Amino acid sequence: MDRFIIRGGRRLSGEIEIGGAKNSGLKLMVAGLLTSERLRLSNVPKIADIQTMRDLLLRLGISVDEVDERTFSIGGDIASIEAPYDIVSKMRASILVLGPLLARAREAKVSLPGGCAIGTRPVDMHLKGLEALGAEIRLENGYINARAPNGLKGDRVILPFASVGATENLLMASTLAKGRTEIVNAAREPEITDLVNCLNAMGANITGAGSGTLVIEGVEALHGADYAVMPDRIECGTYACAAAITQGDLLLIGGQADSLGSVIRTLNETGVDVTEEQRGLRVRCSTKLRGIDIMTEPYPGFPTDMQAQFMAMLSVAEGASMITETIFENRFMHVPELNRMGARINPHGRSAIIRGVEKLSGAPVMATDLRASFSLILAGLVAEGETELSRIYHLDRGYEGVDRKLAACGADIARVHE
Ligand SMILES: CC(=O)N[C@H]1[C@@H](OP(=O)(O)OP(=O)(O)OC[C@H]2O[C@@H](n3ccc(=O)[nH]c3=O)[C@H](O)[C@@H]2O)O[C@H](CO)[C@@H](O)[C@@H]1O
Ligand SMILES: C=C(OP(=O)(O)O)C(=O)O
Repeated sequence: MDRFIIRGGRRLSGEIEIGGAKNSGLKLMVAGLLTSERLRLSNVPKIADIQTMRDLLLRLGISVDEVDERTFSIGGDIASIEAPYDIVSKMRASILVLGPLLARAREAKVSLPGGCAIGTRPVDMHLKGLEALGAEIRLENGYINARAPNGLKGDRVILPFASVGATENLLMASTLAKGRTEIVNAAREPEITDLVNCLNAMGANITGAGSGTLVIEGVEALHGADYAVMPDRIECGTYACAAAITQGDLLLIGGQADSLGSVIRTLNETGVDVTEEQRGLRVRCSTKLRGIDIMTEPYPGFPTDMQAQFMAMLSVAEGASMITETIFENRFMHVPELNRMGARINPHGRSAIIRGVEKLSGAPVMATDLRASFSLILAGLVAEGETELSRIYHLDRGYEGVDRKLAACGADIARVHE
């Protein structure tokens, strides 16, 4: 298993290229299941999750041809309706093939994803929503067996919580349903707008993206399209934290302020300067960070996927901070690891009090999930001495070239292969 060795204490300065969004690219690939024509996706990030999604589509009989390093041409006829346990257990986003398989093949067998390090993550809203569209669903031997022999029918679905995944599954399924579907309390994340734009480019008829109510008029068939994956707002926010914690100055090429409103406001509150330039976002910090309170919320609130990175930053800020996590019930796995590096963080239920310390010290630490891993890198970048981060396969799921990007801006970080 690969590890990172980080020697802290270097100020970062330079430029970092922001890639295509993991949480959009994965869903856009799945949208390729909805047509027999080719969906050509560009700006696809080179990360392990995208490779896993490619493996899953291949198992379903769909071809995913590499046009160039970051462009896939996806298409073909569905040859299997089964998303097997060995792939779904690797990556939860695999559940998103359920809706499209039902819509196009009228049948699906998808392994139940189960929980993960950050929470139990049930899929009840996905299933209830698809049942409302006429699917018959049975849970057997760890699998979701779903059928819609006469096709799906549009209806009004009210989500009890604005779940990103449930919104996406229902959205894709309803593009080919008979009649009109309304998804009320739909998630408003920018990645959903990206999916809507791609589906509309494929011939779907969807309105209301970003508003909380999506209206889908079902069509007979979708066709091929060319579409570019949006830039990764979480990768961009993560490197903004790297600039902030090292008192650095980074230009994040391709970063967009409009999808990062709450993150930028929060950075400003801690004393970090963020400005939009022609090529991206410049993030600069020249004062000691200030402690603040943060609560994670669905978009446009502060994203849970940035919570761990801000916790690392606030652990060296002046004064006390409080972070409240409202989206996942167990997303503080980084706390004991940060504390091993000298942070003073006290979690209690859904909240954690962070008392800023003067300095952190390098230590061997372990990555537990994708964003938690990066919070430990951030801590390592400012810690005195050496930090050895193990289990970085979590990080490889969603960040491309972390060591290359950070080292090019002055960080002392190396990947050790074993
Ligand atoms: C691949 C991807 O895009 N992942 C993102 C997606 O995950 P994901 O789509 O899994 O997140 P959801 O918005 O669905 O989940 C939010 C909360 O709702 C709960 N829930 C969800 C569905 C359901 O049927 N029942 C239920 O109880 C979950 O357990 C969780 O506590 O959105 C999350 C919230 O912004 C992000 O942190 C993830 O990075
Ligand atoms: C939680 C995340 O991803 P996933 O939903 O794929 O676990 C994430 O991107 O931070």
